[in-house]
Amino acid sequence: MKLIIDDGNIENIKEIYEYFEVDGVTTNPSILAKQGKNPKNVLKEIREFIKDDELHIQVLSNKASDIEKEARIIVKEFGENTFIKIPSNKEGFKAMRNLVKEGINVTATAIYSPMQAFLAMKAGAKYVAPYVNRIDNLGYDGLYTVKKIQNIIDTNGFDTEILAASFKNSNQALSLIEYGIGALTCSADVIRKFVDDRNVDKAVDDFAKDFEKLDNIKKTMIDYLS
Ligand SMILES: O=P(O)(O)OC[C@H]1O[C@](O)(CO)[C@@H](O)[C@@H]1O
Repeated sequence: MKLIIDDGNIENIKEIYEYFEVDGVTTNPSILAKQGKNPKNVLKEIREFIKDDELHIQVLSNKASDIEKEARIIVKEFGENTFIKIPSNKEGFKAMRNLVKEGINVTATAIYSPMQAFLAMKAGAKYVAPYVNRIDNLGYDGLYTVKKIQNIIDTNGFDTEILAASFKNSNQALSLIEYGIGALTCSADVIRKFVDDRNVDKAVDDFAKDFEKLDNIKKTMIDYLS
C-alpha cells in the first residue's frame, strides 16, 4: 500500500520524506495556489526533490480536448511518472479514455460515488481518488464508499487502484489501511499526527531515567559494552 503526501510545500515534503517511507506527492489547484508562487516553479522543485517518484498534477481545463492538450504538456514538462488528475465527469471520462490510449497515467479525481469510480476504471484510469472527508461532510459515509469501490475492483478484476484522498484524521486513514487499498494521500499535517510523539517521548524518557539510576555517568549501552 502506498502512502503519498498531499502537499505543495517543499519544506513539508522534505520533512515527511526524511522521516517516513513515502511514495510520492499529490497536488491539486487549491494546494498549488496556497503556495503563492508560480505553480511551475513549485512543481519543478517538488519533482527535483522526489526524483522519479509519483507526482500527481491536476488539469484545469473543462473540455475533453483541452484537458488532453493540458495533460500532454504537463507530462512533457514533469516526466513519465507524472499522473494527470482529471475530474470524473463526462468530459473528464472522454479525456481519460483518449489519454490512456496514448500511454499517459491518469488519476481520476473528485470521486464522490462508486459509479464515478466504475466509469473511470472503464476509461482505464490507473487510480481513482475518492474524497473520504468531503463525502462524510455531505452526510454520506466516505469509508463505506471507498470499501465499495475496492469491492468493485476486486470482483471485476480491474487494474485500477484506489488513491483515497481528503483525510482529516488518522482514524479515517487507519480504517482503510486495515481494509487494504492501493494508496492513501494525506497532508503533511495529517501524516505527522499518525504518531503522537509526546507519549512515545515520555516512555523513552522514563526508560533513560531508570537506566541512569544504575550509574549516572554511563548513559547508553555503548558505555557498558565498550
Ligand atoms: O478535502 P480536501 O482535503 O481538500 O481533499 C481533496 C483531495 O483530493 C485530491 O485533490 C485528490 O488527489 C487531493 O489532492 C486532496 O486531498
